Amino acid sequence: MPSSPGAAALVCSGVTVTAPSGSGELTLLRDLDVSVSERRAVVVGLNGSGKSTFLRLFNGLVRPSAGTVTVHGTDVARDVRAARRRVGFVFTDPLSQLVMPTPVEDVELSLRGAGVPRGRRRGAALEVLERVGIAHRAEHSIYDLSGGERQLAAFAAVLAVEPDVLVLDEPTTLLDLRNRGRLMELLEGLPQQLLISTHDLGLAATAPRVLVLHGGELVADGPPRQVVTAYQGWCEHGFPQEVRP
Ligand SMILES: Nc1ncnc2c1ncn2[C@@H]1O[C@H](COP(=O)(O)OP(=O)(O)OP(=O)(O)O)[C@@H](O)[C@H]1O
Repeated sequence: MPSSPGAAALVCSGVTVTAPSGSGELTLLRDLDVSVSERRAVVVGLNGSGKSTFLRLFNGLVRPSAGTVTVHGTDVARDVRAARRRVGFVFTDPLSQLVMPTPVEDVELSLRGAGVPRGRRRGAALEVLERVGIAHRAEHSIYDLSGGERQLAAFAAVLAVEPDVLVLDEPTTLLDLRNRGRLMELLEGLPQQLLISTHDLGLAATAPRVLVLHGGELVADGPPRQVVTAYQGWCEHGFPQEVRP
């Protein structure tokens, strides 16, 4: 499908997300208006600030109660399958994503879903596992892998199908310094648009744009030099914004 002008963006317009809570409802995201066209953007925020909820809007795992979400021109609510073909989503917890007994089989399953012929799947799967640095664990049980190895395997399974956009929820959480460095280098070289949530401010500093969520609201948005420094101060001394309950 040809892209419309300016369509290479992840856009939330007037997005509010609520969830039932007891007899009332909880607001998880409030009045978000944001358009991300940068090749790399990072979302930071305290635990429970709404980062995962925000990321999940872009593959339709979270539905807004108000507003619209579009991915490169595709309205996620109208055509969630098309949105999911464009957006590869890597979860924080790899076990919620890996479904096959071994990494190579999991990547092969992704390739099958993308229509890659059977005879080409194993070679392509091993190649992508090599790229993320866990080819040596390709045929081991997922349950024998370390947390970091599982995180890389889950990433490989998403990367293998070459989506236009990669949404990564806390991708360095389980990684040692060597694998963190390797992953950051790999991310740097990818042609895809990347939207990443993280508590890793070193990773945040590598993106041209950083968004800060607090209490489900966007409270800062800009280049990392300004935003990361402000965020660190707020974490220490308190956020300036009075967030509504
Ligand atoms: N379906 C739901 N029902 C009720 N509350 C929810 C639901 N999903 C998320 N929440 C709450 O919304 C808030 C935001 O959750 P979210 O997972 O987006 O935070 P986060 O910024 O990703 O946090 P963390 O850094 O801890 O991963 C949390 O308080 C969470 O408990």
